[in-house]
Amino acid sequence: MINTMFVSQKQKHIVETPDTGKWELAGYEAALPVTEKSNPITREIDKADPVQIVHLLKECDAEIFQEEDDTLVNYKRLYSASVLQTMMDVTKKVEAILKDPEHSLIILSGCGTSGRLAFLLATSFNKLLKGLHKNPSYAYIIAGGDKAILTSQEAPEDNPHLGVEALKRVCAGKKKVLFIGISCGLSAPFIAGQLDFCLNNLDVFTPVLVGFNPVSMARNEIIEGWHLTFRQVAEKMEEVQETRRAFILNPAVGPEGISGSSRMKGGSATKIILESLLLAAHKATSNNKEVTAKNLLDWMKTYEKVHKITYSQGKMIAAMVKQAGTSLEKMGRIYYIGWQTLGVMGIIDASECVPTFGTDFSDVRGFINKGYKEMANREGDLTSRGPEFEISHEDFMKNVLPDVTENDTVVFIFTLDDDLLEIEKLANQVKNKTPNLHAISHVTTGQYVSANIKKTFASVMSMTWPIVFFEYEGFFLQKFQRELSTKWILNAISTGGHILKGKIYFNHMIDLKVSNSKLFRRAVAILQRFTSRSPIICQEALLKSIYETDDLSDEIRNIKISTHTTLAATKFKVVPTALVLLTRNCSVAEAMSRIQAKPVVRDTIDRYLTAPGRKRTADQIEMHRDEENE
Ligand SMILES: C[C@](O)(c1cnc(-c2ccc(S(=O)(=O)c3ccc(N)nc3)s2)c(Cl)c1)C(F)(F)F
Ligand SMILES: O=P(O)(O)OC[C@@H](O)[C@@H](O)[C@H](O)[C@@H](O)CO
Repeated sequence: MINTMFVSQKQKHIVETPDTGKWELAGYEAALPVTEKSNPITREIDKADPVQIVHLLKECDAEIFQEEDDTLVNYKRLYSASVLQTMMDVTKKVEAILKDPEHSLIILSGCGTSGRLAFLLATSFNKLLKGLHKNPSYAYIIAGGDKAILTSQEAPEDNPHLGVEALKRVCAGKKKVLFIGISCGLSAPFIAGQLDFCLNNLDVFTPVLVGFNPVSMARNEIIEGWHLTFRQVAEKMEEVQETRRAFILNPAVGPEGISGSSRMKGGSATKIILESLLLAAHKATSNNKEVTAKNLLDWMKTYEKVHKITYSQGKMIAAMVKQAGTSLEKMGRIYYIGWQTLGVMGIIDASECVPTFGTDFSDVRGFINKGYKEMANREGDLTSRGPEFEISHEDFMKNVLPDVTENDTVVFIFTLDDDLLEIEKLANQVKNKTPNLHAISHVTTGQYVSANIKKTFASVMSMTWPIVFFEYEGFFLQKFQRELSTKWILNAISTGGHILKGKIYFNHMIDLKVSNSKLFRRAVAILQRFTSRSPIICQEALLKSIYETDDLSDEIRNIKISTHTTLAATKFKVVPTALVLLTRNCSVAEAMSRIQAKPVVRDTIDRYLTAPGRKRTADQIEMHRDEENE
C-alpha cells in the first residue's frame, strides 16, 4: 500500500504517501485534521479533463454518504448511530424552542460559507414557519455581517470577541436559545468564542457544534486575545454533552477535493445534516409525533438520491466546466442568473471564488430575481455599498449586460415554477451578447422544458425530481434538494473552470491569499508539503515573502499572526514567491520577478520543484535539474 514516491537528489528524502484511496488509513497524514488533508481521489485533478474533473468531484462528494466501516480508522460518519442519536437529541431541543417563539430563538452561526449557509437555512425555516402563520423562531449570524454573504470577509473569523458581541446582540431578551455554531474544520475562533460564551450561560443557551473533524483533531492553536483553543472549547462541549446540555454533530465526510476547501463537502454536509434535523423537528411538531433515528436516516438518504440524480448529468456538467474554463482562460467572466433560493446558491458559489481562487469579485458573479427583496437578509438592501453588492436581475441588465461579450458564460438557474416568460425575455437579451448561454432547470416528473425555452439556450441541463407526497415539509425538502443539486453543479463549474485555467497544483490552491490565521497555517503546510522543509524554515520564507525582505528581524518574527495576515491580505502571490525562495535560495526580489514572469502558477512551480507525486524517475529529475541549470 505504501510506496516511496521518489528519491530527490538534494534531500535524499523519501516521501511516503499511500498510492491509492483510503484517507481513513491510520498512517495517512495521521495527525492532519480530516478537513485539511489532501484527498487521494483528486491527487492529479490538475491534469484532468472536464469529464474527469466532474467524475473526481462526484467521487469526493459520494464520500459524504459513506457508511462507517471498522476495517480502517473508524471515524463517525453521517449515518453512524451516535450521530443519529445526537441529531435526535437536538430535534427535541428544537421542538421545545418552537413551542415558545416569543421568548426563545434558534441561532445559526458561521464564518464564510458556513455563515452564508446559516443565513440560507435560518431564512428558509422562517419562511416555513410563516407559511404556517407562525412567528419566526430562527436568526443567523455571519462573521463580518451581511456584507459577508456577498463578499469575502476572512479576517473577522479570527475574532472570538466579535462572535460573542454578535451573539449577545441577536439574542437580546430571549430566555431560551439553541445556538448552532457551524465550523467545518472545528477551527474558527469566531465560533469558539460563541460556544464558550454559551457554555458559561447554560441556563439560557444550549450550544450545538457542527463540523467535520473528530474533537481530537479540532484546532489547538492559541486564539489571539482569548484564553482557550478551539479544541479546549470542543472538549468542554464533550463534557457537557454527557448531561445533554450541549451537543456536537461532527461526522467525518472525507477530505475536500481541493484541500481545505470546506465550502464543498463541508458546505453540502452542513446543509444535509441541519435541513434533515430541523425538518424532522418541524414535522414532529406538526404531527405531534416523536422523531426517530429512522426518520432522520430516511430524510438524509433522500439527499443521497440527489447526488445520484445530479451527477447522472455528468456529461452536461462537464460541458459547462469546459465552457467555464474557456471563458476564464480568455479573461472572460461567468454569470449565474438565478431565481429564488437557486439565485442564492449562485451568489454563494460566486462569492467563494475570491478567497478560494484569489480572483476578482467580477470574474464570477451571481444575480437573483428581485435582489435583496428575494434575499430577505436582515440588513436589507446593500446595493449602495458598491458594484459587488449589485445582485438583482435589473442591476445585471443595466450595469453588466452591456459589457457581456462572447468570451463570457452566462448560466440561468430556475425551476418550471418560476416566471418562464420573464426567463425567456431575459435570456433573449443575453443571447444577443453571447452564444455561451446555458440553463440549469429543475423540473418535477411530468413537467417538461418547452421547446421555446430550449431553443433560447445553447444547452439546457434539466434535472427531473420525483413529485413529493409528504405534507408541507415535503415541499421544503424538494426545495432544499434542488438547492444542493445546484450547489454541486456550480461548485463543479467554478472549481473545474479554475483548474482548467491552471490555478490548482495537484489538488491544492497554492496561490491562496493569506488573509486569516487558518490560511496562514495552510500556506505554511503547503510550503512544507512541496519543499519537505521544516515548518520554521517554511514560515520564515512566507514571512520574507509577505514583508518583502531577505533578512527577517526578530521583531517581525515575533509579531502576532493577525499583523502578518493583515499585511499579506494586501499582497499577491506571496505563497508561490515563498516556494521559489525555498527552492532557489534566491533573494525575495528575484523570486518575485520570476513569479511575475510566469503567471500560470502550476507551470512556474513545476519548473522549480521536483514535484512530489509526479510519476518521475530519479534520472528524469537528474535530467530535469541539469536542463534547469543550463
Ligand atoms: C494536506 C497538507 O499537508 C495540509 C494542508 N493544510 C493544513 C492546514 C491548514 C490549516 C491548518 S490549521 O488552521 O492549523 C487547522 C485547521 C483546522 C483544524 N481542525 N486544525 C488546524 S493546518 C495541513 Cl495541517 C496540511 C497540504 F498538503 F495540503 F499541505
Ligand atoms: O466552516 P469553517 O471550517 O469554520 O470555515 C469557515 C470559512 O473559513 C470557510 O467557509 C471559507 O470561507 C471557505 O472559503 C472555505 O472553502
